Amino acid sequence: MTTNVKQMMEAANAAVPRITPAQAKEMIAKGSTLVVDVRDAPEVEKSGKVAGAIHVSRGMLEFRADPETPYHDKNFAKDKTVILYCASGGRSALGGKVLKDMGYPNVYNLGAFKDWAESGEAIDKPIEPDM
Ligand SMILES: O=S(=O)([O-])[S-]
Repeated sequence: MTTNVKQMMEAANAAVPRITPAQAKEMIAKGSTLVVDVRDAPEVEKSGKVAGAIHVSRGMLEFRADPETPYHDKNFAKDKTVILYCASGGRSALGGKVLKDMGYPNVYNLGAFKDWAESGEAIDKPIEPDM
């Protein structure tokens, strides 16, 4: 069975709740939250990222999230609330669905970085060039 982007986005959006910057801020304040910027490095370097977020490009997400791979990032833990965002909410939806499929129970899509920035929320800037 094949699929396409529209179907993948529908499945992702059904599995990963969309949250507003205000809701994300509330979750972050509660603690035990991991915020992940899944954009590519040049995008992050240009705009900065959500304060305290880690940057994991969409292409590396599965590898960083899985403790069985040599690329695992210790920030990823299944007991944390994970909030992803990107430029418009597409990659963060698809990435969030993958995390859910990998057994992360609490995953949310913050959507577009621009919405966070325009809400006047805290930003880390500049960004170290990484993956
Ligand atoms: O993946 S995207 O929504 O940032 S184009």
